[in-house]
Amino acid sequence: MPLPKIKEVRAFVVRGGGGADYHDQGAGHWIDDHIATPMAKYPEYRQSRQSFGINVLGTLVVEIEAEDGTIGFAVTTGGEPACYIVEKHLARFLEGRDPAEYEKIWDQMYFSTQYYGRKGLVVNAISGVDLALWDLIGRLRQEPVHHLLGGAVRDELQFYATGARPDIAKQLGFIGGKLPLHHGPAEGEEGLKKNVALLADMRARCGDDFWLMYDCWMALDVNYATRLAHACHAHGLKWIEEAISPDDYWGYAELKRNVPAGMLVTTGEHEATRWGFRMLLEMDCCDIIQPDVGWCGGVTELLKISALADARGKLVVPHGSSVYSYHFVVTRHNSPFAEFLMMHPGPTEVVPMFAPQLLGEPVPVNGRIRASALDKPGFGVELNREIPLHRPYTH
Ligand SMILES: C[C@H](O)[C@H](O)[C@@H](O)[C@@H](O)C(=O)O
Ligand SMILES: [Mg+2]
Repeated sequence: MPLPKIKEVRAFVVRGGGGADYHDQGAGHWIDDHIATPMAKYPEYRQSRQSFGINVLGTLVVEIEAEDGTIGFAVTTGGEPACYIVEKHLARFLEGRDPAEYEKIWDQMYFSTQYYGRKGLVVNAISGVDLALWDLIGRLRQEPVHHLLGGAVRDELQFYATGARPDIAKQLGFIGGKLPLHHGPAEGEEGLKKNVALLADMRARCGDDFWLMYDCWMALDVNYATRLAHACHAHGLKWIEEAISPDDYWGYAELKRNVPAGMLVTTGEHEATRWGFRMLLEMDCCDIIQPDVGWCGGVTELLKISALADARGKLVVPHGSSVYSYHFVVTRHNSPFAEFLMMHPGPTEVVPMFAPQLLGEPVPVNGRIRASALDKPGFGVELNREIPLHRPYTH
């Protein structure tokens, strides 16, 4: 049965907390506390990622309203510049069309912007529209997105936690903890020793069987990453994540050859589209790819990326993006666990990732979420309309 046609696409920016590092976070939050970055070679930008503008864009909310008044929506990053792209460029490919034409809509959004897009902000904006479209389709069909993607392949999602306190994550029932790396090459041997010492301390607190990983947020070079990997091997580092620039496919291939046997190399949260991930996969850059569904092209593109990875026997463990990744992960055999970003400032408690923007966001209990908790139409969450939503452009 044909679905009601799309009446209007709207894009809003939201300032303030909620979301992760690219959204605004208050002072004293672990996610902005001396984390190693490619900007850390400049001492003035070392202590805080907000100092060099990590949160400058802010949150993007896309709403797509159908002719019967049903509204699908999604929350990601991209802020005001993404609002411009959505309203002034992408909306034309949706309005008046059947929402079920998501393949054609994606293709037109991508190829019409290819001359100034392909990655980054533009694909981020496309992702927001695509997620809102899947939410709308689910609401119109009264089905959760995971049904539309083929249905759950397991009864529950199992999570590792990203945050500064893996020891607390263990007590909270997570299967592992991913620490932010604090010191990059500019902080020399002393910084390297501090990185290893923190891991050793967490290993002592967490015991031998708990997964511990390091997230390097693109901060290192191959040499430093190789030395870090070898020094951390004795403390059971399970994987080294996003160690170098996302453009350095050759460096990742070298790092993967260099790390100790058994240690995994992971990356991809800043990669986009099937073409970007094809490079990572064909050049044998990593063991696990970590697309962010709000940045890589949305669910429509993630399905293609995942199929490429599956054919090569690689896992897809999306960057933490709450319900937007959960509905995908639960449907894929090659996504056996998921990331939960600990957005509590400590982080000593499990709190929803997108509070206050989303209402009804499921969170892990004892490190798990039942698949049945996702059984609501669309992505199963509501937009909190009490927060200030600013629509900077119309069309
Ligand atoms: C902890 C990392 O620096 C990032 O803040 C985080 O968003 C990301 O890289 C992750 O993998 O969760
Ligand atoms: Mg990461």
